[in-house]
Amino acid sequence: MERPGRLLLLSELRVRNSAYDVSLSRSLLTWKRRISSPVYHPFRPRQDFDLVTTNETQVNLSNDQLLQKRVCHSVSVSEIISVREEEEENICKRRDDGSWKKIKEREGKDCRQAFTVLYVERCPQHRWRCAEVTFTCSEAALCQRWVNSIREQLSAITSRPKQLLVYINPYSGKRQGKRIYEQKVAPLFAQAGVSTHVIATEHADYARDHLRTEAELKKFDGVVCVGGDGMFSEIIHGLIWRTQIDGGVDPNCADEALLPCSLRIGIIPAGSTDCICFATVGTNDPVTSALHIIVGDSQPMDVCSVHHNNIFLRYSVSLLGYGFYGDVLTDSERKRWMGPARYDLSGVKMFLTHHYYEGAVSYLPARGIMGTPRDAARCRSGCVVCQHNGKQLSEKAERYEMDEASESESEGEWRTIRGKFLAINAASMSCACPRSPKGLSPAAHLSDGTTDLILVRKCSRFDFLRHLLRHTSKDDQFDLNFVEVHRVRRFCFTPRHCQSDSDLDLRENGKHQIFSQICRDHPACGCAPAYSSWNCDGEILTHTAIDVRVQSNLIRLFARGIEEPTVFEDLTSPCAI
Ligand SMILES: CCCCCCCCCCCCC/C=C/[C@@H](O)[C@H](CO)NC(=O)CCCCCCCCCCCCCCC
Ligand SMILES: Nc1ncnc2c1ncn2[C@@H]1O[C@H](COP(=O)(O)OP(=O)(O)OP(=O)(O)O)[C@@H](O)[C@H]1O
Ligand SMILES: [Ca+2]
Repeated sequence: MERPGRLLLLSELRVRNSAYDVSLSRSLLTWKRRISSPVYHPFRPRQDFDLVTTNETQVNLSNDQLLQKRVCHSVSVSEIISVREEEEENICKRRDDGSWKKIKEREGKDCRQAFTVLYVERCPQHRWRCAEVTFTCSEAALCQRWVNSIREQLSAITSRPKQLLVYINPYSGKRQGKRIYEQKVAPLFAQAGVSTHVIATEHADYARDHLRTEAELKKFDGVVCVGGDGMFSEIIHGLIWRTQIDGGVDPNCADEALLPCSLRIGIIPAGSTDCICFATVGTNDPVTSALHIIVGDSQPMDVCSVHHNNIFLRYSVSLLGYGFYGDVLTDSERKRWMGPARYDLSGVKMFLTHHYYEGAVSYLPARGIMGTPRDAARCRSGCVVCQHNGKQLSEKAERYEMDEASESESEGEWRTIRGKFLAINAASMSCACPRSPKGLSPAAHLSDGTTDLILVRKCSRFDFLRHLLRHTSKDDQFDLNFVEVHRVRRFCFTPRHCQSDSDLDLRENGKHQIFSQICRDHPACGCAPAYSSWNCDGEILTHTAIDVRVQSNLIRLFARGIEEPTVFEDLTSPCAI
């Protein structure tokens, strides 16, 4: 529990008709019921004893402890959304039967001034809600002092966005993006005093191109993406590109260190997978995401840059998948009209098709870092692994700048694995999503400067199903003899052509693409396609031979990583005893 620090205000105020000692420090707003108030009836069952509205933890407490816990609440100032003065007619009075009625007319000296504080309340499964509490003051001047003091504290928080650029993809997921934004998110932004400029995209790549060339980014404190992972991908492509051009860096050059984007990105989930939102917030809930944006959270994230023959192709933050996930995506694109269910149907189809692909994967292991892909520990809010590795990477970059002659990759040696693979996946973060709540690589980190390279070798359908099923249970999906996983900084993939070893680039020349397509369309010919496609955050790449590098902390989200349950217990409103 945060220490309250020096008190700025301390008053006796009323919440409903009970007296509370209310205090405000730079970090906490606390309201503690005066014990003399009629709050406790020893003969009433515990669950009926519910005069306070905030969360409570299920711990064994004595009646006295329970009483104290339930009468004292505190909210971190950083999680106050806003404060508003109440009109007189909104002030309530308790009826004899215990219910509440609004006081309509002025009732002489009973009439008081009130203000309402809106704040973040934690709910199960990492969801956040906007809760409110109304304080009634004995005089108008006192009410004004409280409102001004809270507003002063809020305006001192410089990390909160004031002006946001919002892109809505009306066709994401179940096509609910606009409705979700207007009904659930816009009212919260208005309450928090956040101004917005909202753009509904007119076609694919609209948001990317707008960010690249037109958007007046100086006017904004952040960009909000209402949509799925594909829409988020558009946003980062526009933003990263624009940042490099504005900063005089060539975004195409594979060896150039890219400049981090200064604007943070908020994700309002409205897509089909929404794994970037799920893996950074812990839930796909528009209200929770909106609240993380309002309080000005910041979560740095790794981005992989993908090149082919030194030509830039795309960025990836979640999954780069060849074989199974590439085929699922290719097949599902033809079924877009089905919405999110397209992935399940294509998943079953590709599972039954059971194609494997030959090729060589070379990788540069991540050395001298904390963490491995087989760790039991997970990347969580304030992750020490990300902090440690991030610090080490920036120190290394400084050393490299001072000594240009040193080899950038001198610390690692390339390793190569050749074989037949059902899937080659690179997960730069866990890729947790509702389909797989622990994700493709449960111990991957959001900002450690690495990606987890998962190789699933050719195996029986039964074994592959065992591997897939483990994504949905507690069992370790890597603990199988046909699966290996490596934490890497960089990797390359070269497909092996089914007929000729020297013919590695035929697909890019177009010739093999035709044969491959024929075989795909006529499975009866018995010739399995030689090439799959790369699924890059839900977009299909045009090349199969790729070179991938992790760019550490290139972007920042309005998120804080998934919170541990202990944070939920300790920091929610009831005060620690
Ligand atoms: C038997 C159940 C097994 C369930 C196994 C579930 C594993 C799911 C792992 C999901 C990983 C998602 C990674 C995120 C990728 C995103 O950047 C991208 C863009 O949004 N989404 C997809 O590519 C969308 C990818 C969607 C993949 C869906 C795969 C469904 C597999 C179903 C296999 C069924 C076998 C049934 C046998 C009878
Ligand atoms: N106005 C538009 N019309 C058609 N397509 C669009 C439009 N705006 C964006 N797109 C494209 O729609 C694609 C899918 O969008 P999005 O990722 O938001 O939803 P999804 O595919 O349902 O979800 P997920 O990526 O989470 O699986 C993206 O590739 C994006 O470029
Ligand atoms: Ca990572």
